[in-house]
Amino acid sequence: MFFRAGRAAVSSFLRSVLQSPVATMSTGTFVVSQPLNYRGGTRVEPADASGTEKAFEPATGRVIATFTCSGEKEVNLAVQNAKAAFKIWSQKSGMERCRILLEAARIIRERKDEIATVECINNGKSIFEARLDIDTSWQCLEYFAGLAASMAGEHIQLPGGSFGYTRREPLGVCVGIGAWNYPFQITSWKSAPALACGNAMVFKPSPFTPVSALLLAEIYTEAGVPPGLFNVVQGGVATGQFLCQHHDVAKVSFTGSVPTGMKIMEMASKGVKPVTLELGGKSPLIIFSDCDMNNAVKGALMANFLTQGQVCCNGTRVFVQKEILDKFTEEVVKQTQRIKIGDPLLEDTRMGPLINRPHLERVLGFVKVAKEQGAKVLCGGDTYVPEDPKLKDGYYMRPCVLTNCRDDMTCVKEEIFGPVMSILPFDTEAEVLERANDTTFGLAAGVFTRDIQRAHRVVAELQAGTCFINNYNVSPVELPFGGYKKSGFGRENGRVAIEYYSQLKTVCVEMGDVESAF
Ligand SMILES: NC(=O)C1=CN([C@@H]2O[C@H](COP(=O)(O)OP(=O)(O)OC[C@H]3O[C@@H](n4cnc5c(N)ncnc54)[C@H](O)[C@@H]3O)[C@@H](O)[C@H]2O)C=CC1
Ligand SMILES: NCCCC(=O)O
Repeated sequence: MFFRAGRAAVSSFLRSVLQSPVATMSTGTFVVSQPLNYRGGTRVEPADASGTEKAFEPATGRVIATFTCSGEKEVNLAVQNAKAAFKIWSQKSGMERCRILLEAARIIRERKDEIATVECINNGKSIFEARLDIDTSWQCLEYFAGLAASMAGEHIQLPGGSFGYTRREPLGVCVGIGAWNYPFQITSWKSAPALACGNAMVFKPSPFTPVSALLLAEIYTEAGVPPGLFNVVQGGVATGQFLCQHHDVAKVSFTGSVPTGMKIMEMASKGVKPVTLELGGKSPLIIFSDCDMNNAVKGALMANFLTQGQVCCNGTRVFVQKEILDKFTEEVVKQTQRIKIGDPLLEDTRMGPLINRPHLERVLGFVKVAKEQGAKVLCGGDTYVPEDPKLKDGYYMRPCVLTNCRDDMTCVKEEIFGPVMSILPFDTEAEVLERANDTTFGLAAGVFTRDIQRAHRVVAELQAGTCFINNYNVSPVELPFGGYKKSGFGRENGRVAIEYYSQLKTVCVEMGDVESAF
């Protein structure tokens, strides 16, 4: 899974925005001056505005782009473009759509380093991780390309030679609204199944990470989708609202926080539009005393510190059985302290900066409250200033391990969305299950044990949409991903995602005469 791509080809988009070739690019050099909206197969300035936003390079605190948020007119133009392209795309056979999506996947693979570099600069995650995100993106396109060709209805025999059949049909213009933590991956995970099913899409990235969705838009065009099939509108709340309320939008797929998810559901309900909601979490990771200690420690780090802890499915409530608490804690702290923090573009960095200053302060605030409520900081939880002077205004913090935690503490109840792990001791399986499920969230959960019966018994009881046994935070695109409870509904990835981007038509065929009741 962890492999390094060769030197990437540089797209026309990057050629125009980069001051140096991507292969030699360093932190502190990237500036975007091109329009960041994409409509009708090309980059455009929005037709009207709903304010402006600045995007930052979290590693340095530099502004990399100032852009116009799309107003109602621009949103309408994007939707109308999508509607026109839908007419062409939805008439293509599954095999034709498959071929184009496979070509897009190939281009992503070819440009992996270039895309990962942009993602790393705009989001702050390490280049090592960004490359993995790009892998799960092209894999998603490949996966749904395969399904496009095999999508089918069924034939049902009825009495007297009559019969019925079902057709799996696209929905129309789908809207994707994304969060900032996996910008390119989220764009791919929403658009690939949507396009595979024959839909068009208008995508709105988070205003914090506006750049990489444009790369995907360009790639789709280069691969051969009709102009207007995949459009990008930039903006924040207002732009998102225009999209959700638009009468020509058939579906909204949203990734973000619970409060925003609730608002989106409310807006969509006015038009009786289906929604997919991928929301927040506060997931439990349960470490039993019979675990493989090495793997459990690695799993706990994977569950807490990828992307600076800004991962919705993170297992931040780490329940450890008392017999191994001291040994586990000692090893987790040792390995956490070894995580290399710094310039995300350097090959050996494993933790970059958080997304922005307010978010960094919010996360540090959670650590402060945890201390006030009686938690003990075993490592980290404070700001970090890398030696390189160009990084002095970046948003870095040291990854934090908290102990002496109780279930009623704020750090254990609320989603922190930063590199903060809370360790909670437990005695029995029944006790830990009750505590693990005592949350309004239900996105993910994990269990480490060598006892195979216990592993399956425990995951069967966990109230979470995605459960990991003896691993954490791996994202194979063949597996459905999504939440229980307030973590949302609908699924991304896996075969089932098709059902969230299509509708079933039943056709009833009479082969005899009408037997009328009148
Ligand atoms: N379940 C999942 O797959 C994931 C969930 N998340 C969750 O997302 C949150 C962090 O992401 P943020 O970007 O801060 O979330 P957010 O909810 O503030 O924003 C997400 C997106 O919604 C847009 N938006 C905000 N208000 C809107 C409105 N009223 N109408 C329409 N669009 C609106 C934003 O501009 C952004 O594009 C965390 O809670 C995290 O757990 C993040 C990634 C994945
Ligand atoms: N690859 C992890 C997906 C979870 C998230 O978007 O936060």
